[in-house]
This record gives sequence, C-alpha cells and structure tokens, in this order.
Amino acid sequence: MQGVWTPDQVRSAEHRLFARVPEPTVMRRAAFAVAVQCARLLTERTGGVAGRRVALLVGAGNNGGDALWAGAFLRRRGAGVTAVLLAPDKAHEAGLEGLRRAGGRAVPAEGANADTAGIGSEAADALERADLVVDGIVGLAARGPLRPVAAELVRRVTVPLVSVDLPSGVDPMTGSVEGPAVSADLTVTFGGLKPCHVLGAGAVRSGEVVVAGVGITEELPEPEFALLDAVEVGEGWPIPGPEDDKYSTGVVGVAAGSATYPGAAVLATGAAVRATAGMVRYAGPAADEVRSAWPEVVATGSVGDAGRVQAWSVGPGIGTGSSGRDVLRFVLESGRPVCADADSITLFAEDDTMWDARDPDAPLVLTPHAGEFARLAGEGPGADRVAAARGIATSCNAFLLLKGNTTVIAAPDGRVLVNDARQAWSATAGSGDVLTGLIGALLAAGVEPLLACGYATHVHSLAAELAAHGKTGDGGRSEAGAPIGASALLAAVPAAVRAVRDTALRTAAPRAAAS
Ligand SMILES: NC(=O)C1=CN([C@@H]2O[C@H](COP(=O)(O)OP(=O)(O)OC[C@H]3O[C@@H](n4cnc5c(N)ncnc54)[C@H](OP(=O)(O)O)[C@@H]3O)[C@@H](O)[C@H]2O)[C@@H](O)CC1
Ligand SMILES: Nc1ncnc2c1ncn2[C@@H]1O[C@H](COP(=O)(O)OP(=O)(O)O)[C@@H](O)[C@H]1O
Ligand SMILES: [K+]
Repeated sequence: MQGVWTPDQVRSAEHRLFARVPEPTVMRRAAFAVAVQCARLLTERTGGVAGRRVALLVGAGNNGGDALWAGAFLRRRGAGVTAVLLAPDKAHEAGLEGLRRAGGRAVPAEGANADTAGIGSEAADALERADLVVDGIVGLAARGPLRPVAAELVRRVTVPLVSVDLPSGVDPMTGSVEGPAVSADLTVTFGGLKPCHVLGAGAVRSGEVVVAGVGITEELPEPEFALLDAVEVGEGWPIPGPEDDKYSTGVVGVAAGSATYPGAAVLATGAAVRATAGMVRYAGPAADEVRSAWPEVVATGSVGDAGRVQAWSVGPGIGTGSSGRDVLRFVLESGRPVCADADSITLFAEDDTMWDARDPDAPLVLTPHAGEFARLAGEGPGADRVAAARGIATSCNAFLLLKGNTTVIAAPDGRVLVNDARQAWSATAGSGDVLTGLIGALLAAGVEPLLACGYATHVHSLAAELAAHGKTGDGGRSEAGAPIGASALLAAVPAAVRAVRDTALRTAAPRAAAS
C-alpha cells in the first residue's frame, strides 16, 4: 500500500529530521530531485537541457527556496534560468544567492513597466520565452486559492509546468480548489504523498507525481490513509484453489431490483457472477429477468426463500417503501456481512430502527454517493471527504464507501483507503449497481471488508477504463476512449481482474527469481 500523510504529520517529521540533518541539506536534496525531473521533462519535450529557458515562479517560503535551488542546478546544466519573485523581500535568501552564483537571474513579478494586469515587463518576458516553468509559489503552508498576481502569472503559462511539492492553489489537506490554481504536468513531492496528490481536483492538477526521498520517510508516522495498487489487488483477488467447490468460494445473495426496474438486479447479479467463482443467489421480483441474463444464478422471488449465503448485496432498486424495508431488515437480521447500497441507504437514513436490526458482529458496508451521504449524515461530505467518511464510519460502526472520482473507504476503526479513478468513464447510470455486486461477492469469499471495498473499487474503475478504450480483448482499441454504459463496464470486469492478476504475477516473478 502506498501511504499518504497530512501536512501536520509531515511538519512534525520535518522537525525530527532537522534535528539530525541540517535544513539546507534537506532543501538541496529536494531541489536536486526537482531539477532532475525538470531536466527529464525538458529533454522529453525539447530534446535537451542546455540552451533551454526555465522560468521559476517563486513565493515567500521554502517552496520558493526549493525552486531557486533547482534553478541553480539547471543553470549548471546549461539552461537559462530566470526567477520571477512574487514577494522579493521574503524570497529564500540562500536559494536566491545560490541561483545568482550559478549565473541565473531574478526579476520581480510586479516590476518596472508593468502591463495592465500589473506584471512587470521582465517577468512577462521570462514567462513568454520559457520552455519550462517551475511552480515554487507555495507548498505545505498554502491557504486558499492563488493570489491575483500569482494567478495572472500562472494563467500565462503555455509550456510544461513542474510543481514543487504540490500544485499551488490546491488545498494540501483536501485537494479541493476554490479559485485559481496551478495545473501541473508533473509534481515532485518529498518523502511521501500528501492528500492533495490523490484527492479531488488536486489529483488531476498534480499531473504525474514523483515522490523523492530526502531523508524524511523514516521520520513519518503511520500514514493518514493509503492507496491500494494493482499488485495488491491482483494478489488479494480470490480465485478457486484445487480443494474449492462452489460453496467454499462463497455464496453471495443479491437483493435488488423490482418488477418495474429489473436492470439494477441484472447488473448487480451479473457483477457478482463475474467477480468470483462461487455461487450467486438472487432474491426479488426480477427473478425472471435475472435468470434469462444469467442462467448460472439461482433465482427466487423473495429473500426468505433464497437459501444460505455468506454475504448479501442489498439495495439497488428495492424501493424505499414497506417491501424494501422488509428486505433490508431480513438481510440485516441474517447475521451475514452486508453491502447496503442505494435505496438501503435511504432506508437507514429514514428509519432509525433499521440500525437495531443489525447483528453487531456482522460487518456492514454502506456505499453512498454524495447525495445519499447527505441523507445519512444530515449534511454533504464537504471538502474534507476523508474526515467525512471516517466520521460516519465510526459513528455508524460501518464501513463507509463514499463514491466519486476519488472514492474514499473508511473502516469503523479509522483505517482509510482511497481509490483515485484518474478518469470518469464510470460516471454512468447503473455503474453503482455493478460495484455493489462486486463488493458482495468479495465479502462472501471472505475478503476483509475494507479490502473487499478497495479491491472492488479498483477493479470497477479499471473495468470502466478498459471498456471505454476497447481494451477488453474483443478489438476496437482506442487511446482516446468513448463513453460506455454500465453493461459494458460489467462486461469488462474479467479483463480488469485479469489485468491486476497479470500485474501481480509480473511483480512476483522477478521477486521469486531474486530469492
Ligand atoms: N517536508 C519536507 O520534506 C520538505 C519541505 N520542503 C519545502 O518546504 C515547503 C514548505 O515551506 P514553508 O513552510 O516555508 O511554506 P510555503 O508553502 O513555501 O509557503 C510560504 C508562504 O506562502 C504564502 N502563501 C500561503 N498561501 C498562499 C497562496 N494561496 N498563494 C500565494 N501565497 C501563499 C504564505 O506567506 P504570506 O504571504 O501569507 O506571508 C506562506 O507562509 C514545502 O512545501 C517544500 O516545498 C523542502 O524544502 C525540504 C523537504
Ligand atoms: N466522475 C466520476 N469519476 C469516476 N468515477 C465516478 C464518477 N462519478 C461516479 N463514479 C463512480 O461510478 C459509480 C456510480 O455509482 P452510483 O452513483 O451509485 O450510480 P448508479 O446509482 O446509477 O448505479 C460509483 O462507483 C462512483 O464512484
Ligand atoms: K508549489
């Protein structure tokens, strides 16, 4: 798992690090890593470093200091470097001196012959002629959006841009953007990821993120939350072994859909069929439709007749009336792990007694989108979606999966996993029903609920991406992609599972050879 640390955690680690390594040494390590990445990008985009022009946007703190030292390193490799100082009186002194000694120059952002936007002619010129821009405006101390002069400079950038630590204007803790902010091609951060690199708009605006070691990693505490990678999902995805049969790999029950809306039942059941090897039971009014779409499913008309299952997926399309309420209550009283989605969440929000139907020892997964979250919590998740998900997971003693481009999954004990989709192909009706089926199947297979949610979300967003790009093994591949429906996403689930398992296999092979 890849850890993610809050600015406060990084600050205290920084203090411990500075007690044994002088601050200027750490800063130069950070700056060197920035310079290496700038040189890589310059070479990729322009064929070299020497003779290229680099403009540094330099703010009032150490983030600007990193940019200045990076400029000094790039100058030594033959680039022409101009620092545009947003706060000339507060610019990092040693960094400025280092840049000047290396032959770089510094100009004020608001210098002489300012244009109508207040930008000095030398600064405007430096930006116009640059082959690459380095964003050292603000880092971990950032508060709020970019200020007007910084925003105007950023607006003028038309060449590749490298952010130091984080894209300026993005909230470091939440990744939210409330005004002008940098969109980086590449962000070089230090020691570990911060929330803004993986959450919300920040994830997009960070571009490619490179984590550089500066010695701080060993000082960092347990991460605030974590990301699963394809290897972990591929290694953990349940597959049948030689001793397994259809029961031992997990029987999942799906209670979804209605006579009017059978689609939710077909999608959720199909996802369960495609996720794991065990048996899928369906219980509800869409039994005929489910049977004809998925002949392998054992379908009955009601949850009472469904037979034994190891876990339930419940909710999509069951309605919020008395029959939906009875279905949810039955499933909760079964004492099995439950993934409750869609109408189930509304039922929990509307009827407090529903919580009493739960077996306190059976895990409950709730999978709201932002609107359903607001029903459950009394207010929307707000900018800090990690805190919001964690709060409800703890207060409801449930696993809370908050859907969106960045999905946040919180366990009742405070652990959090995040899945950043990095594309939005699954923003299509019915794709949530597919996710519910995947989670239920993994719960039935005995996967720990937090991981079940993490694996399912990872495979779900990968399936959407593969389907949109025609990379499901049936031809029609496309780099640009095209919109898909939930059925196409569902059809791509086996391709996504194969892809993560292949990645895990490729990673395991060299490890085995080396041992
Ligand atoms: N941790 C690590 O491992 C290492 C960390 N290192 C580096 O240190 C950086 C943190 O440096 P830092 O503490 O000096 O603060 P920093 O972010 O530069 O802000 C400076 C000032 O900007 C201002 N400002 C605030 N908001 C603003 C806005 N929206 N728009 C414009 N300006 C805004 C505000 O000043 P004000 O103008 O309000 O007086 C604030 O005080 C960190 O990100 C990393 O790059 C590396 O050197 C070594 C390894
Ligand atoms: N913009 C987006 N980017 C990536 N994934 C998204 C986006 N919008 C929605 N999703 C994902 O698609 C699914 C939609 O679920 P949901 O809102 O319950 O849809 P439905 O009720 O139509 O099935 C969730 O897994 C969610 O995380
Ligand atoms: K920055």
